[in-house]
Amino acid sequence: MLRVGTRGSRLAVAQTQLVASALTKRTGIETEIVRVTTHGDVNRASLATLGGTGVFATELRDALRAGECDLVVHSLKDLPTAPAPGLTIAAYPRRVDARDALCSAGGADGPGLDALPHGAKVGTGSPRRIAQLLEQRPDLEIRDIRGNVGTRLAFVTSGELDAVVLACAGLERLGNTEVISERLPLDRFPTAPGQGCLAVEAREGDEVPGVAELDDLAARAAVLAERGVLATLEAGCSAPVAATGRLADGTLAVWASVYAGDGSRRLSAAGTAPLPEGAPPSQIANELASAVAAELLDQGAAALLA
Ligand SMILES: NCc1[nH]cc(CCC(=O)O)c1CC(=O)O
Repeated sequence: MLRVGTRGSRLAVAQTQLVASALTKRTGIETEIVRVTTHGDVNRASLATLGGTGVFATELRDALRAGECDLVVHSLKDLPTAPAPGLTIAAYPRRVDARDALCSAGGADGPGLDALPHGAKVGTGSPRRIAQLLEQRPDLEIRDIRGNVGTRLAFVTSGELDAVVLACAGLERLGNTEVISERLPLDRFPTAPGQGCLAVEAREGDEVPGVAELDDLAARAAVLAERGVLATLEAGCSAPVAATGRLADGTLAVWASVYAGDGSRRLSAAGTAPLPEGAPPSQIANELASAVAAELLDQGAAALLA
């Protein structure tokens, strides 16, 4: 029996179930989902006072260290870049669509970003998404919304907002893609580092059966580069920083942007590095990330992030 820890939100449980059933399929070992109730889930209003964005991860990690479970599954996007002593990311499973989704009234038949009426009200609490939206559509009225996926979508169905922006990945894992009006293109809407990717974390030194086989090289290389940019910039996961990586044909590419909060300025840098077959990706990804981040800092990223 493998116990797989997760936050209690519907999305977190859904994505943990996907990992657990993949493990069972590979190994025949039964799995049990352990819901770790985090303070962040109990009291969202005080998220900032609880220590900000790392709060969910910290409590899951404590449960893993305490032996309450054998693995935990995180949304990589929400995981701080600082390493967790005694723990290791044992697998970055195959990534789903990393793009952001504009969800407007009418769902799949609803207007995309360019077709929203002048001054339309769009909900998101992400500084990156706010800056990206305003860069393309300075006329939009951005509303700060919080809460889980269902809560955010309800702002659109109730008519309170014209649209919300969510990650395609979460909607896919919830089986809810019919609410997507437009998948925002990665060239103008590079993603949060790690978006669309899960992280399966284990205690260092533990050999949990089947987990290593869940690791996907393309996902691992891309997210290490994306998160390397974030780490080098010393920016947190709520900073207006976007980084998108891709491994294709033996070449690892990453492109990244840092935004002024109101979308009036954007710094961008990109790079590629060959990733020879069989080479471990971490060093190459880190060097590529450092070079891209250095270019952003040369352009004045620190001032935008201050
Ligand atoms: N911050 C919340 C969060 N963390 C991960 C996802 C989506 C799933 C993913 O990126 O893997 C979401 C919701 C959203 O941004 O729509």
